[in-house]
Formats: sequence, C-alpha cells, structure tokens
Amino acid sequence: MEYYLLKHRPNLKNAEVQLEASKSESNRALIINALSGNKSVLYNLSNARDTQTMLRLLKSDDEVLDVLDAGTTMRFLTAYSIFGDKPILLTGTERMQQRPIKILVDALKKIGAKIKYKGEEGYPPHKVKPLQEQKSETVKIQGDVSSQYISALLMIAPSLPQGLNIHLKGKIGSRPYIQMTLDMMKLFGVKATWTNNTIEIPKQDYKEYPYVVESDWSGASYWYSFVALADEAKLKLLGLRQKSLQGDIAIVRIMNQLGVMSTFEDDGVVLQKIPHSKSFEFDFTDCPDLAQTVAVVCGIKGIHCRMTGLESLKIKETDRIKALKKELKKFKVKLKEVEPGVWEIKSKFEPTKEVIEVETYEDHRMAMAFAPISTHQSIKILDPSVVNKSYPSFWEHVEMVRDE
Ligand SMILES: O=C(O)C1=C[C@@H](OP(=O)(O)O)[C@@H](O)[C@H](O)C1
Ligand SMILES: C=C(OP(=O)(O)O)C(=O)O
Repeated sequence: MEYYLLKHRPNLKNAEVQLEASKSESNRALIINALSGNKSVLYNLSNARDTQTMLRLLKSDDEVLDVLDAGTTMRFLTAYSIFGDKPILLTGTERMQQRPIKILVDALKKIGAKIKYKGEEGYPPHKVKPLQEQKSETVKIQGDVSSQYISALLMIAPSLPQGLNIHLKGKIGSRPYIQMTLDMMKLFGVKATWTNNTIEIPKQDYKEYPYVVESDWSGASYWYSFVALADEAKLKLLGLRQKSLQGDIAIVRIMNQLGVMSTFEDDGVVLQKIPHSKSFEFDFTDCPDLAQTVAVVCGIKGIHCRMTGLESLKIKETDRIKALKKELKKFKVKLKEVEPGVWEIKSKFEPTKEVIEVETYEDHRMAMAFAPISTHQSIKILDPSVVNKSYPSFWEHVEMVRDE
C-alpha cells in the first residue's frame, strides 16, 4: 500500500497557505444553481473530489449516478433527482452503501416521490423516479442522524409545486450546516422562516447571485493542529473570513484554549502559538468534522479532554470512533467512553525513534488529523490519496510548510 512518510520536523516555516474552498458551500451552490437553470456564476468552487463529482454528475445524462464516497453529493442529488425527466439510479462506494438514506427517502416519498432500494432496504443504491404530483406539503424529519437530509429537502423545497413545511423532530445534529443551507438560499433570493422546530418554505424562484465560495474551515483545522503541536510556528491561512457560513469556524474558539491565537486580516487569518489549558471539554454536536483534529491535538499535548456529541461519527466515511481509538492507541493515547456519550482522552504519549504507521480507513480526516503528529515524531500515513475527497493539495501544502 502506498504511504506518505513524514519525518520528525518540530518547526513550521512562516508561510501562507492557500486553502481549498469549502466543499459544503460548493455543493450547495451547485444544486441551488442547477435548480434555477444555472443562471448564476459561481466563483472559487472547490477542487475537492466531492465537488468535482457533483459538477460532473449534474452535467451527466446517464441513468446511473455514482457519487463515490461523497455524502452531500448522494443526499443532495437524491432529492434533486425527483425533478428529472427519467428514473435515476444513485449509487456509491461500498462504504456509501452502508451510510443510511432512509430518513431522506421516507420524507421524499411522503412528498410523493417514487423511490426503490436496489440493495439493502434503507441504503443506497436506490432508484428515484420523476415526481408526478406533490402529495404532501408537510414532512416530519428526524434531526439526529444527518443534517444533510434536511439540507437536501430545504434546497428543493422552493421548487416544489406547493413549497414545503419541514418539522424537525428530536435532537438536531450539525445544525450550523442547516443554517448554512438557509443562509445560502437567502442569498439566492429565497425566503424561509424557521420558528421553533418548523421551517416553512413557500414556492418561489431562486434568483441569480454571483456566489464566492469561502475557504474551507474544516481543512483549516489541520493547520491549527500543526501550529498547536509545533515548537515554532506562525502561519497565515488565506481566504477565510471572520464572518463565515461554516460552523467549523468553531475551531477558532477551540484552539484558543488548545494553544493557537487567531488574528483576522482582510485576506485571511494568522495563527500564532499561545499557552494552552490543562483540560478541555467540548460538545461536537454542531461540528462533528472537528472531532478527530481535537482528539489528536489533546492526545499529543497531554491535555485532559472530555468530548460529547460524537454520535454521528460512526456513520461517516468510516466508523471514526473505532478508527480514532485504534490509531491513537499506537501513540499511547486512550479514547474511552466513560459514560454513555461522553468520551475522554487520556494520554501517555512519549515520542519514540520508531516510525509509527497510521491507517486511514478511506477517511480523509484520519490522514489529515494525524499528519501534525510529525511535529513530535516520524510517522507514515497509509493511503495518503484519501485527502482528495476534501483537500487534494494537502500534502503539497504540508511539504511547503514544514521546516527542514
Ligand atoms: O451538509 C454538509 O455539508 C455536511 C454536514 C455534516 O454531515 P452530517 O449532517 O451528516 O453530520 C458534515 O459532517 C459533512 O462533512 C458536511
Ligand atoms: C462526513 C464528511 O463528508 P460527507 O458526509 O459529505 O461524506 C466529511 O467530509 O467529514
């Protein structure tokens, strides 16, 4: 298997990193634009494979759309396909076929769509037929499995003949991603009202809007981690804004406690080292993609850490809890569930001369979250091309930033 060898390098150069653009914003902008007849020019779309796949599939005439391992692409295209002129079969990687879709499919069926599973009930692949008639203008949807189902419904809602009222049930995970969807819909001229647990979207047309995608805050988190763990570091991350639509801007607050200060400038944010707290507690319900970054930083720095809100990690690119546990253990870091839903990091990490191999489980975030450990000791990241899902230039940037 291919690997990327990162020899121990404690310091970073004083460098500027042109981050990749957000795949979450890009994929929303692409769906919204497709729903409005592609009348807008979209700037700075992401080179992430998830976005390039969305772009390619939106242009495709095929009856089979393979989203590979892209969750948003799968969920958003499933909803979008009800407006097609022929049945569409949606499929993906083996892992994608284990990631649930029933909650979204049930909501679309309630609206009147005809959808059939082609493999296991509740999971892709599934075939979506064009919507003949809207049967209901109200759907109830569970919010604690994936917010992507809700975002998918929200974006198609104004294009439905009767609009849509969405009632959210129970705990809502990844809420900032729902807000991002609504904020972007608003920029494209669509009005929605969110009161208590109900979001109402009347039928209306998306307007033209020249959307500029911001850099990716989830991708930024790995540079915060590099700075937190390095002996000497000062980095500037380009293309990030202090007022972001992305919930993963939470990394600014988190890292302020874990040893990184952020200073916003016109064209990005400057990261500098500051003293860190001895212990840290955080609920990741709103920003699950940051959990791996934080677990690694706390483990390596020996910061006692309590993490909650990790429920959705099990159904992402891999079971991230299982993967984290296994790989952190190689560094004498324990991730343990101390009570239901509460995870603690306990560390006995000491750098060794040995090169430790990190498995990545087809998960880009495993590769990127573990790479900063190279500031303390040599590591090998297996299957390094996994980063292409969200951040294809990651290794190039690592090469550029680490000091020889
Ligand atoms: O809507 C989005 O762009 C995303 C929502 C989150 O997923 P869940 O809503 O499934 O937690 C996040 O983990 C994913 O990387 C991107
Ligand atoms: C969970 C992720 O993506 P998705 O669900 O869109 O595959 C991610 O990028 O961490």
